[in-house]
Amino acid sequence: MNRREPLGIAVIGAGRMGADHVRRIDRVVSGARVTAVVDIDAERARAVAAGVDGCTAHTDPAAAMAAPDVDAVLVASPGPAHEAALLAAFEHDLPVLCEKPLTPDAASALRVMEAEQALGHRRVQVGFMRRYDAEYAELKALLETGRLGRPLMLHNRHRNVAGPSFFTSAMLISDSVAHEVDATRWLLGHEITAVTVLCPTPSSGAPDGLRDPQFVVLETDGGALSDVEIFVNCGFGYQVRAEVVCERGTARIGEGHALVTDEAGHWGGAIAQDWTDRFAQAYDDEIRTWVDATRRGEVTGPSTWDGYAAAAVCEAGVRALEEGGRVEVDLVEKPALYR
Ligand SMILES: NC(=O)c1ccc[n+]([C@@H]2O[C@H](COP(=O)([O-])OP(=O)(O)OC[C@H]3O[C@@H](n4cnc5c(N)ncnc54)[C@H](O)[C@@H]3O)[C@@H](O)[C@H]2O)c1
Ligand SMILES: O[C@H]1[C@H](O)[C@@H](O)[C@H](O)[C@@H](O)[C@H]1O
Repeated sequence: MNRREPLGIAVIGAGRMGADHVRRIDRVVSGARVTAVVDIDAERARAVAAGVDGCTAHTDPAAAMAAPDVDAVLVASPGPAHEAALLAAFEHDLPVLCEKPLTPDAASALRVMEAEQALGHRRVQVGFMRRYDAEYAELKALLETGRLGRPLMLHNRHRNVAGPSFFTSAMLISDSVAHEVDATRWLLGHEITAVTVLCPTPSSGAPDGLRDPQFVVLETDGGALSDVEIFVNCGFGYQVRAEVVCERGTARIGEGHALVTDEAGHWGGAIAQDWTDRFAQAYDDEIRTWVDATRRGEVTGPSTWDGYAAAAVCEAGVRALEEGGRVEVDLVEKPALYR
């Protein structure tokens, strides 16, 4: 593409993430502008588009993508709507930043991957923003030096203050643990081969019937184990922590001790309350990197293969949750486009 003009972006889904990405493209990132905002809720699309000069509001993603001032698409609608948006973007051969999950299940992710292969080139970056977080990047760089030896275990903690009212027990895995699935694959460079899920008696802070928290164990083809505590109604804060145990040492991130005070007989600091706080810089860097790469005509970052692998692992995780026991992950052979 290699362009001087700002990249024209259509943002699909003007909810919490979509509106935040519109603000980011408009005010934080250079080299791009939001030319269209799409939401099935016309009023929401209008309200978000109204905040950006020259931006139009739409309810139909396909119509918005056909506009001549749209060069790229950012998908921030709910997961079940991603497949249709991605296939519409492919029809116009547009580059896409697709929020996680790529799609909610392996079969739909596979359809997207096949459609991208039919184009003959990569078009999609999946919104696994932890790869752009400074702490995660430092941890990965350390592991790559080999200083600590071979990674044996990765312990992850993922806590949200309160899950949305529509959250199901399966969504703790497909919507939330999806991040640790990607982080495990990316940090260790392994594929995940099997999933086991154990649940304690649910927290009294969780809505009736929701299995929250859950303990998820991921086995990898490199012989490592990665465990995830997912607790979406912990009530006290947003915490994402990881500790890698290697043969000669350990490394951990997400302690969140940026500012610690000693005061009136106590010491303490603040706990982030949600992802927009904890990962603010990561989202900025993710979108900036995507815009820069797209302007150069390149596609970088988490690929459709990564989105598909995460969907397949999460699907196995949901089966393990619902049926019990250890469920193996069944991945197709990695297509040449993603090697
Ligand atoms: N990377 C992260 O940390 C992170 C954080 C939160 C959400 N997300 C992801 O971002 C996406 C959006 O989440 P959210 O929290 O903003 O949800 P949200 O419910 O706040 O917003 C979704 C919006 O999409 C609209 N919508 C629904 N179906 C649509 C369709 N077919 N076409 C166009 N618009 C449609 C809804 O009306 C709503 O305005 C999800 O995929 C979610 O998993 C990622
Ligand atoms: O959609 C959100 C988002 O992906 C957050 O990063 C995660 O912490 C939440 O658990 C999930 O529900």
